[in-house]
Amino acid sequence: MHINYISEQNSILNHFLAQIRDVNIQKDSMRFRKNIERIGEIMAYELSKTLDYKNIDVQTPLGIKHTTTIAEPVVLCSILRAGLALHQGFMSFFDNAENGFVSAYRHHYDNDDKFEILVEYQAAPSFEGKNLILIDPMLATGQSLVAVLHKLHLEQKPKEIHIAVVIATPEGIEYLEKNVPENCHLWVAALDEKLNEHNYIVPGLGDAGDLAYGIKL
Ligand SMILES: O=P(O)(O)OC[C@H]1O[C@H](OP(=O)(O)OP(=O)(O)O)[C@H](O)[C@@H]1O
Ligand SMILES: O=c1cc[nH]c(=O)[nH]1
Ligand SMILES: [Mg+2]
Repeated sequence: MHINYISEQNSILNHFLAQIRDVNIQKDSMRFRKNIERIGEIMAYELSKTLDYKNIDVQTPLGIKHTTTIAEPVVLCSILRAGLALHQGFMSFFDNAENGFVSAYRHHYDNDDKFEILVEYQAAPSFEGKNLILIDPMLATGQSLVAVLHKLHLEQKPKEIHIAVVIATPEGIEYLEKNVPENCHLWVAALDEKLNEHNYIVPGLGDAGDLAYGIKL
C-alpha cells in the first residue's frame, strides 16, 4: 500500500484542518461540513495527478486542441455517515463519477470499549476496471474501512483502489497495511499521534459523524 501525505507542505489545507479540530469552531456544523468538503476538493485534486490520462482532441470555436482526459472511470464510494461531506468535495471535482454508499458503525455489545463493525447497507455500481475511491474522514482502528472493503463486491476488480481519509492514526495505517489488497493507495490529510482507550483519535477532532450531522442515540 502506497501512502500519500498531502499536508507535508504548508497550504490553505492547514486552515481547514485547524478549524475542524478547534473546539470553538467545530461546533458550527455548517462550517464543519464545509471544511470537510473543501478538504475533499483538495484531496481530489492531488489524487487526480496520479490517475492515468488518455489523449483527446477538443474542438474549440477556433481550432482543435490536443489535450488529455482521465482514462478510466472513477467510482466514489463513501462510508456513512461521516463520509458524506468529504464525498461532496470529491464529487465537485470528479463530477461525472459514479457513486456508491456503504454503512458502517461500531456496535458495542456491553458497556466496555469492545466493539464489532457492522456493515448493513450498500448501494454501489460495478468497479470492474475503474478507479475506486473509498472515502471516510476518520481512520482510527482501521476496522471500518477493512470491513467495508471486504463487503464490497471486489470480485469485480477495480483497476486501482484509493482510500481517502482526513485524519489517520499509526495504528489504523498499520491495520490497513496488513488487511487491504496490493493495489491500494492511501491518501491522508493529517497523521495524528495515537488512539485513546476508547479508540478515538488523539488529538483528532472528536466524533466526525456527530459534528457533521448531530449526536445519535
Ligand atoms: O477506524 P475505525 O476505528 O473503524 O473508526 C473510524 C470510523 O468511525 C467513524 O464512523 P462512526 O462509526 O462514528 O459512524 P458515523 O459516521 O455514523 O458517526 C468514521 O467515520 C469511521 O467510519
Ligand atoms: O476519533 C474518532 C474515531 C472514530 N470516529 C470518529 O469520528 N472519531
Ligand atoms: Mg461517528
